[in-house]
Amino acid sequence: MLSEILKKETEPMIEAIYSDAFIQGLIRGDIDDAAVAHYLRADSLYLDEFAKLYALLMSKTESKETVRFLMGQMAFLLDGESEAHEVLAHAINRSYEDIIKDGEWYPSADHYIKHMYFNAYTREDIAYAISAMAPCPYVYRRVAQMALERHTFDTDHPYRRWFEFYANDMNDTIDVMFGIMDDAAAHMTEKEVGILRKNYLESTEHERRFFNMAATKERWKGADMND
Ligand SMILES: Cc1ncc(CO)c(N)n1
Repeated sequence: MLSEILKKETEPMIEAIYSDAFIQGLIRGDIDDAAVAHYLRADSLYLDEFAKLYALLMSKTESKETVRFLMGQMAFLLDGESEAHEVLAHAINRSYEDIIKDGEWYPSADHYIKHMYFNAYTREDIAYAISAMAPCPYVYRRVAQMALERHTFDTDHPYRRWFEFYANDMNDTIDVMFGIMDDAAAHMTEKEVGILRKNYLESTEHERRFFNMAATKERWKGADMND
């Protein structure tokens, strides 16, 4: 099955994400507060766009079951995931609303978001957009599993609940997204399946760039673009 192949193929990429500065900083608990704030500013906007992508895909599918899934995911995004963000805001002792009020699509986030929109707008079958969106929950669950398997977090560890959230709350999303991809791949040509695979691999790389964007507090370089 395509999703099983992709899980195996991306495992080394996820190990690299796990070993990069942002996740290691969360595990040690000594990550730079400004990097966490940068991540939250970018991620709050990213999740807003993820919710809009679900709405876009809802308008493109004939399947009532898929519409139901997409609606549920929008609700989860708009309410549920903020718990993970609140953990990070609390850890750096700042109000979440205050942190995210002046966010923007920093370069790596911008590229990732547009990769998903490109597939949603230019492809009829929603499986193409889903293949670009599926690494989002999968990478986070896998990174969180690795951290919880390899480390014992004290109850008062500032980021323990962030890892626990992503290790436990992504299963339904992942199962449905992989189901949509695998069902579509079963009726596609080799070339079309290759596009699903490339979308998925690129988004896994986008996940790595997104964390590194936060760790480096990446901004647009144009002089008049940071005012
Ligand atoms: C960039 C990004 N990828 C994945 C997740 C998990 O939902 C997230 N919150 N942000």
